[in-house]
Amino acid sequence: MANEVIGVIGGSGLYEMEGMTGVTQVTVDTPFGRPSDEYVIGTLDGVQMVFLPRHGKGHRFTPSEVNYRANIYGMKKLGVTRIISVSAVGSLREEIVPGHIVVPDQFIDRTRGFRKDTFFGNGIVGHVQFADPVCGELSEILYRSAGEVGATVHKGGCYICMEGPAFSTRAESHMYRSFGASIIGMTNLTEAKLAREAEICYGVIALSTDYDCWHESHDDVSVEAIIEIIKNNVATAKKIIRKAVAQVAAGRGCACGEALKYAVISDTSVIPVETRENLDLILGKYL
Ligand SMILES: CSC[C@H]1O[C@H](OP(=O)(O)O)[C@H](O)[C@@H]1O
Ligand SMILES: Nc1ncnc2[nH]cnc12
Repeated sequence: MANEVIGVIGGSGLYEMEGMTGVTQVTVDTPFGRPSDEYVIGTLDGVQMVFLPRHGKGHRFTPSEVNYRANIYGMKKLGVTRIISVSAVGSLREEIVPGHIVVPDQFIDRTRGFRKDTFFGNGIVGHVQFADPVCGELSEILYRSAGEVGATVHKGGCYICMEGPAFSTRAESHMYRSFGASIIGMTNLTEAKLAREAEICYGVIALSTDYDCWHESHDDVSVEAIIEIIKNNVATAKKIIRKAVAQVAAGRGCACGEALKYAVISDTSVIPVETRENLDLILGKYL
């Protein structure tokens, strides 16, 4: 049985992952700068795990400031092949009640270019396929596991990734609903793109915390309300991970591990030496 190393990126309210044994903390250097924090390495029910709090311990980085490239590169360097992201999201649909879980399968990009969301550039150009932005196999396991631990879980849905850090205006919130989107957050799309480029599976456990500001009979979103819901529901996310981990680690039958196979368009003879070195971990096998 193949044994994948599983990464967990904890979002708002999830800054540590209890239950891991043989835990060590490691600082990882990357060509893209410093990750959000030290990585916590250990095992969970016999599966090798790597945990990173997305915003750093103490929640120090805004969604625009998070160094997503370093975070994903660090996961790759530690041997991670599948990432489970845990995130707080606003609900854009009546039926996605605060406290429910969503396992999204699509994204719409409303970021504004402040964050680096590709490993390409500096003399090498590549375009990965991104029509299906999350790993279907991993997402299916997360969805089933959520049901098994008793959570109310929604299969699929479109996550609007906004820049933030201010929440949306009411007009924007209504516009996103008119797009048919299901949930809104500020982080996951950037990670999904970089994970795809790093050939790492990416799946999301999104915890609905609020109705953003479109719902006439609910208060407008606030950090206070989000924290309250997260406090009561973060244990569910941890149970889902625990339930999912053995299956997630049992080898991958998806195509995520070959995402770069036909992505590079640059003539490899013109790639600058430094760029080649920086991307060796991710792209070396194709160059
Ligand atoms: C604390 S409210 C807004 C904040 O929460 C979400 O973070 P994450 O995706 O890391 O759970 C959202 O994306 C914003 O960053
Ligand atoms: N309403 C909202 N908008 C953006 N990010 C969020 N994270 C949690 N709730 C959110």
